[in-house]
Amino acid sequence: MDEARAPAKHAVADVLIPVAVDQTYSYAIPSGLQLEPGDFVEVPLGARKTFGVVWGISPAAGGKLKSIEARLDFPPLPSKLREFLDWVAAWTLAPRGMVLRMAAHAAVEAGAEPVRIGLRATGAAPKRLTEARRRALAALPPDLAPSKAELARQAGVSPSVIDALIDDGALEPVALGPERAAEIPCPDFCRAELSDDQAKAAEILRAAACENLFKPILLEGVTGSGKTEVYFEAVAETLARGGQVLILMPEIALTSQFRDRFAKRFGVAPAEWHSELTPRRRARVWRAAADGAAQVIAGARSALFLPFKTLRLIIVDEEHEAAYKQEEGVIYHARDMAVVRARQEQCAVVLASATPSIETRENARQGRYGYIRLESRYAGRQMPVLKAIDLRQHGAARGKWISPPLVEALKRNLEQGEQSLLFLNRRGYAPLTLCRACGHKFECPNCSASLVEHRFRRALVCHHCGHVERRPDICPACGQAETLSACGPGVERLAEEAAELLPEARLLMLSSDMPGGTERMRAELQAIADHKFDLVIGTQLVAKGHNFPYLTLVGVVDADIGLSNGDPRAAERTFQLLNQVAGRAGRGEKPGRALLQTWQPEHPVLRALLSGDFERFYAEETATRRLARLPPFGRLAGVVVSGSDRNATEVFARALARAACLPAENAGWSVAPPGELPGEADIAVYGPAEAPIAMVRGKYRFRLLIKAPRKANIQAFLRAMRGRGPKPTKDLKISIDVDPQSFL
Ligand SMILES: Nc1ncnc2c1ncn2[C@@H]1O[C@H](COP(=O)(O)OP(=O)(O)OP(=O)(O)O)[C@@H](O)[C@H]1O
Ligand SMILES: [Zn+2]
Repeated sequence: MDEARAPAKHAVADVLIPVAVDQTYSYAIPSGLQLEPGDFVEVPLGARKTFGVVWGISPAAGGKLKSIEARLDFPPLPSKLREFLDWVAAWTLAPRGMVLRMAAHAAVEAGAEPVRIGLRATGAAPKRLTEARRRALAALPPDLAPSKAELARQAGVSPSVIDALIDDGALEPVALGPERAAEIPCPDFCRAELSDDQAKAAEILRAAACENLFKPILLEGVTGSGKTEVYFEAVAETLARGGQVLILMPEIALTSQFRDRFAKRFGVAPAEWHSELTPRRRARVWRAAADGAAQVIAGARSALFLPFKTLRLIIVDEEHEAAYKQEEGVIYHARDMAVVRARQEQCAVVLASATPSIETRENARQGRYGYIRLESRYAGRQMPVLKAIDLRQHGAARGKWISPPLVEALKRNLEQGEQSLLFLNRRGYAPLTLCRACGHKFECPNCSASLVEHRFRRALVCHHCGHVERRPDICPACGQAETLSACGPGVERLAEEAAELLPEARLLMLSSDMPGGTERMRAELQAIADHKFDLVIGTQLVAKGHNFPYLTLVGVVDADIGLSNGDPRAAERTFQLLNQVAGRAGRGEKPGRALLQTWQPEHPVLRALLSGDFERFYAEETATRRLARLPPFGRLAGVVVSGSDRNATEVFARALARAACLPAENAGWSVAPPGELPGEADIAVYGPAEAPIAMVRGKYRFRLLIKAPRKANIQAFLRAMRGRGPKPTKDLKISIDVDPQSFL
């Protein structure tokens, strides 16, 4: 610890509390209590008590302060983590208390670890030895102390037999430590034979992991090139040196394949961190990160805020994934923050992807990040062949979505005993339901969005707020029967069509909204890998990261779906997603191919995918961004004002925009006057405009878009705007999103 010991008497602790407030609160430290920055404490807050973390300690300044109630028995937050939390709050403009909450809540929420009691033999003989008692004593393992229930189960006796043995003095209870949160991985458990390219890449990563210096590296490798095997070598090196590793993954709850591969390489599964863990389990992993017992943690984005003792390596797998952006509460991008955390910890960070984001690519090109490429698939396997099906010439029949050439290909693949995947990134049966008689559309009462029909659940569902209603038999507007019509396809409808076309195929539809949750999906993904299905129909859930060795044909039902949504990253996203999906094909013995149904095969994204000329795509897309001064060549921030009264919300948003445009003295930035073309160094404020999804959960939404030059301090600008604009109320809220990924 580099911080000085706190003076014992009458000092003041500045405590950060996990609520939506930026400042610390000052509390008197009662005499006799030793505190240091990072310590967890219990403090009074209004009428209640809460936990907080000591952020600083200063000499007493007079005045009456409330006292700290107690020091809590949790490992203190390390100083580097506290600095990181401050940094994240400053960058995202989120209140520091909320950022602390992400880092500390798990430690506290589960309450104290229950004391576990085990039993061991005292050596004394029981007064009476019945057959059941003999069995119980014989079942007692020599070096473990099982619980009463465990022992009773193992011996096949009732718990009262065990009680009797305790009363007799033959067994005695002993207190056990908490359950282990993590197994110890072995760096040399089973090394993979690496190809030459892989070995070269692994060597660079290993070297970086040894340096104890901030070192970001982009590991770009085509789908199936074995990026995982390669970064495992850096993990092994870090383990051998006693460091901890964090592996971030976009869909950790679904990656049982990853867990198995890790176990094959290192002998045990990694500790996991995601939202589906129980609070108790989370608390244990949290503690194990803090005391170093968890050497490798594989987790979702929030694992970034764990209190690692000696973090030496961070891996961000599928670094381009939009799932790394948290869109609620503290709005942050876990990939970007991972790089920041690595800088704070002075360690290596590996960003792995087959289709890196433009931002990361550009950082690599400019030499800010190291850059490694794997150009081919492992073991000489071929990349899938991509072909377009031009829907202008080969459209599907009316009310159908699978074109004749795709039908043909699916049939042939089935005959050959091979597995196919139909990909459509749309959940449910149909995205729109309307009345053919009167034109009535079913819309969400809380959001400006159509209700999506989910035929399986017999419901109309809003994908924005979760509103559910029964699909009626008669039109609520005109009262006619049998006039309601499903428009457009979702995966459920596609599955129906596929089942008609290929009645003999073993068919699986996979979608995140089916009953059974994660457990079921894990099992189904495994069943696909084991070739228990001939045809899989799914959303992006099946498209990413999985290894399906029997899959040889991917049919993309609507390759154009993401191209026209007005998002500046639309082209990049579509390119990444389609490449990922196609990359599921041909990973086993047999070569694979992907057929992309499209209305615009000449679109640059499709051209790049079909020709395999990724360099050209990156070059063109990067040039477009540079010209438009979009990220990474400029900065963006989205500001959403929401409220339950449309007019009041708009008025508020206008006032906020005016405040943003006020000239500021010595601020270090200049704002383009409203309505005028921004100059080279100006920050521009666009809007307010009604958001594309104008209402969500009953709140009207207006958006401002702030566009700033790369060098501008956009945070300072946003802070000034917030400081000078109208103040939010209980109803009218401002949400700031620095570097937005979503423009809805
Ligand atoms: N050196 C190796 N030895 C044995 N198997 C390997 C090796 N390298 C890769 N593989 C196998 O090749 C397959 C693809 O590897 P991996 O999943 O790591 O690729 P990837 O680059 O992460 O692909 P994607 O980007 O599509 O997720 C896996 O089944 C993996 O086990
Ligand atoms: Zn809704």
